[in-house]
Amino acid sequence: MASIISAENVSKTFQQRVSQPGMLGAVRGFIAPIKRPVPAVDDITFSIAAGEAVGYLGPNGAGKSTMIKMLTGILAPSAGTVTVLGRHPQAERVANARQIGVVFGQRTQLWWELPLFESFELHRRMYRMPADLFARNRTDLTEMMGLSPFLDRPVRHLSLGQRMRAEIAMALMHDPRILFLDEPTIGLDVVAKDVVRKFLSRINRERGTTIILTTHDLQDIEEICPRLIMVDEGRLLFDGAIGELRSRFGARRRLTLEFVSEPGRVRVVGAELVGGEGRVRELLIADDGRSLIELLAALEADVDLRDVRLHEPGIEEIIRTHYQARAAA
Ligand SMILES: Nc1ncnc2c1ncn2[C@@H]1O[C@H](COP(=O)(O)OP(=O)(O)OP(=O)(O)O)[C@@H](O)[C@H]1O
Repeated sequence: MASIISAENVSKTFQQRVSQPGMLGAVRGFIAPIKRPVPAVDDITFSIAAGEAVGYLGPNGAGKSTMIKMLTGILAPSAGTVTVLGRHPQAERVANARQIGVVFGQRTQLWWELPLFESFELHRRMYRMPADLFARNRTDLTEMMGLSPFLDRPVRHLSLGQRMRAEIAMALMHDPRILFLDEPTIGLDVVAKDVVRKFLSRINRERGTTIILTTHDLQDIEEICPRLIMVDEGRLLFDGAIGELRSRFGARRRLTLEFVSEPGRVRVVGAELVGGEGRVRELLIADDGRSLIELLAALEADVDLRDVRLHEPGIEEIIRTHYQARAAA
């Protein structure tokens, strides 16, 4: 499929001021500031096809927002090339803005003091939307997001969850082909997160809107995005299907066997015994696709089983293990 977003060897380096100690240091820093380069994005390459939903994930400071800002035209790369729908987003910022929708979880694009419907109306004017398209989208999006009861309320009176639904509805009002979301579920409660996730999946499925979202919340990715791009310290760590993560990062399934009595020697072909005491034994299983029944068929023990549990590591656990291993290295 043709790519509609591409980043080719993209880097972004910021010059950050180094604070100098003491009163004299503060004065010196004011007159002749010392700066150090911070590589926020470091030589990243990927491409995204129309209709994909991609999660962009990484710890604090990994460079997620910086990448979204380059894709939406707010920042220019220091090196490399960003292309969105065949354009350079910063050089052609207005044309780019017409084709994309942007939601920043931590910053509102709605008019704080005005009733919600006025923000929608201002958006229509800004994007010079035809009246029929606006009427249709306003009705559809208001209904899909359950916004009817709040249309007359000033935005500052909306709850965070209501506001986020309104932000997303407004970002989609002009029928963008791509929706960028920077932490769309940050601060939301479980119910509000669920509404936002279901809505984004639906928009991606039914309208074919391409979605790129940054998040810390792995459940966002598990529920919305079949593809995951993982970054850390500005660099690309992983780009692929969520299912590939497990084999890529060597995360293994854990089999817990409970026997009717102390089992003595226990062996499962292709599994490593890693612990357990008394009647319980813990084994790590290679990522070889064997089912629980196949694993039990490979069990060698003199004592009968009482209970069995097979634990599949979720992506959160896989990634945490990876970051812990990296921090310890
Ligand atoms: N305008 C700026 N000036 C200087 N440094 C910046 C600027 N914006 C970001 N940085 C630095 O670039 C790095 C990446 O920041 P960025 O906001 O892209 O990370 P992030 O992955 O979005 O983090 P978070 O999850 O905390 O929002 C950080 O070290 C940050 O301090």
